[in-house]
Amino acid sequence: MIVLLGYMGCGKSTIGKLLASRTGLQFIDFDEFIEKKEGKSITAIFKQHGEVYFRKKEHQYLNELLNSAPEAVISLGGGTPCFGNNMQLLLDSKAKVVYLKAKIDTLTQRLLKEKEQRPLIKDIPDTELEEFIRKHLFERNYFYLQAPVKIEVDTLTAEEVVDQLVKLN
Ligand SMILES: Nc1ncnc2c1ncn2[C@@H]1O[C@H](COP(=O)(O)OP(=O)(O)OP(=O)(O)O)[C@@H](O)[C@H]1O
Ligand SMILES: O=C(O)C1=C[C@@H](O)[C@@H](O)[C@H](O)C1
Ligand SMILES: [Mg+2]
Repeated sequence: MIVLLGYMGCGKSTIGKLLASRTGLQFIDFDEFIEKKEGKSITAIFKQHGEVYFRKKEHQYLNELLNSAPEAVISLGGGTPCFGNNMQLLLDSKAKVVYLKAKIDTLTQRLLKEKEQRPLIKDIPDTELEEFIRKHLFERNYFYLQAPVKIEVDTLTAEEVVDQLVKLN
């Protein structure tokens, strides 16, 4: 099992999908896994039940997924490692855990174009997004940096990131 983690927009979904098709492993996007289980979009879960409910479900489904231990590439949600004991669960599992590390500038450029489907940033004015990401990433890096493997993605194409991931084995 390979688990990709990192901030919103670092490329977890894009790279996870590519890596899965390159290796023949099943691809599981954890946000989509939660959406299927809950029968609604992440946006709808946040709107109807709030973030605390989402985090509880996210924790529950992470346990479920790790216990079923599929031979798969798993792209986590941006916040998954940062709540409860999720990061410890990941580190204690047999999964190869990889942080896709992107700079604030890279994340801001990408997320300015894709705020809508991301409930945590969709209401932040464009002019304030960079500052928000700076603070948020500072808090979250405490968790992300515990990943035993880190790949700096800023100057790499998605295919080049996959090249590095394939070499990990
Ligand atoms: N290495 C890369 N080079 C250029 N663009 C990239 C790269 N990786 C991803 N992207 C682009 O960045 C955007 C965000 O990528 P993606 O949706 O895969 O991020 P994510 O980490 O899954 O985000 P979230 O946590 O919000 O689900 C997409 O438009 C994607 O095409
Ligand atoms: O960074 C986050 O906390 C999130 C990222 C997305 O992948 C989703 O899991 C959700 O929008 C929360
Ligand atoms: Mg994603």
